[in-house]
Amino acid sequence: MKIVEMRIVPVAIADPPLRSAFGLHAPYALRTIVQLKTDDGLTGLGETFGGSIPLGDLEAARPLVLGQDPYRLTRLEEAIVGDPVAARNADRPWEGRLTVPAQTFAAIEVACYDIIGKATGRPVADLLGGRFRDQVPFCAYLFYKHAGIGGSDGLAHASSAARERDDYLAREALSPEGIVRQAQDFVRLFGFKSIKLKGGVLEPAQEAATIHALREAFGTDIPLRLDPNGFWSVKTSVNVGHELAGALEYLEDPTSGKVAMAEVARQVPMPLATNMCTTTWADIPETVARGSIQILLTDLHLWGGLAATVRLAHLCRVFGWGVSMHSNSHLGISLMAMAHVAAAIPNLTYACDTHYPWQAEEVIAGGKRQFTDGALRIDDTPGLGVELDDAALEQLHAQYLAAGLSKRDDVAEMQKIQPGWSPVYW
Ligand SMILES: O=C([O-])C(=O)C[C@H](O)[C@@H](O)C(=O)[O-]
Ligand SMILES: [Mg+2]
Repeated sequence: MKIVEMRIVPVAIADPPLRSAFGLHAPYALRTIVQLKTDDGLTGLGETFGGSIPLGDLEAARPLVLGQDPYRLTRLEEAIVGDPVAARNADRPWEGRLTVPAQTFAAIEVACYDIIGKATGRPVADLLGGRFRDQVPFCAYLFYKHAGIGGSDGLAHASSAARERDDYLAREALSPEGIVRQAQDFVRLFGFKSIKLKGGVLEPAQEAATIHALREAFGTDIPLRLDPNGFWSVKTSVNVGHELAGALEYLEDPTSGKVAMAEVARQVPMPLATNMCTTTWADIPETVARGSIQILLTDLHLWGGLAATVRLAHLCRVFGWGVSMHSNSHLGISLMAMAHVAAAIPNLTYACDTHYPWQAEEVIAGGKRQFTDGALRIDDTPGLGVELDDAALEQLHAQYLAAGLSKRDDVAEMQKIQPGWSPVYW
């Protein structure tokens, strides 16, 4: 079998005004859709980060992909990524052309697995060692947010579309009460059984108060996590860690870097998790040596694909780390890729993150996938189990062209509503 066509389509999806320590989400989140076609007439789908860098990298990888056998993924990975630890300085054919080789390969690898699944009649999870679970648990991913639903309605608090709805997607949530209400919607609508709060937005004491309010509202049945994206000092992290003793299943990236994380890890009562201080294979030896974390958030888009994520989860087991999963704003192709790999990881110790409920738009046929009891079911459908809705793809591509965004810039978005704003380190 040979790959004979590679289509790379940038899209923009409506994204509500969500806050993080980095600033404010733009009215549109950017993604890139990859479609590979084979000489057997099969099509495989992949999805990755959006904007000009992934687009340029995928374009640069095209000659390495066309004509290749989608089963021969090791060869393709060697061609695109090479040795992931040495690759940083290695003299490789793509040197200077690919900014993020592992991310580039990941999008292509997912599409190849989709093809292989369709060719063999097996779901992708069964190609990754086999389904360990049929139901993949996801968590409610809460954000402090402004009123508004994103897209062409942007931050228009009074837009008719935003006014018509009174749910988590439209409502403001900038207080403990607002977040509890948002959480109640998530739990009622999707059945999630654990909750993550994106922090680093309000004063740390207010974020701790929000966690206490969630604990009050949901009791101890629903585990909680807090993630200020590394924007707290060691001192603040330790103080908040003590304040929230017994209230969190883990504290995610309270502070920045392996050294500071290790200092915090030694002093707080809960385990620390990261998707920031350890993001490449080359980061692992130092993370282990310092004892910076107890839980790693995997991310197939970042770490080099589905098979790499299975390898990473195995490594977590070797080092005694728990396994969780990171997310960014995404569509249904990524959702299913995340679910398939999570289904094949026996030591998935925590429900996966997902931004999916925040994106009202979809690119897959049949519309948005539904969570049941907070989980996605992996059935016997071959491949990822999703097909493109061609009209939706065209519309989201037209939206990309109209939005005029080439990268995510949360600081610039924040400055539109608060001139002069810059990130705050607490
Ligand atoms: O766990 C995380 O750090 C994230 O999910 C990163 C994301 O970029 C999140 O902060 C966001 O969407 O603003
Ligand atoms: Mg995080």
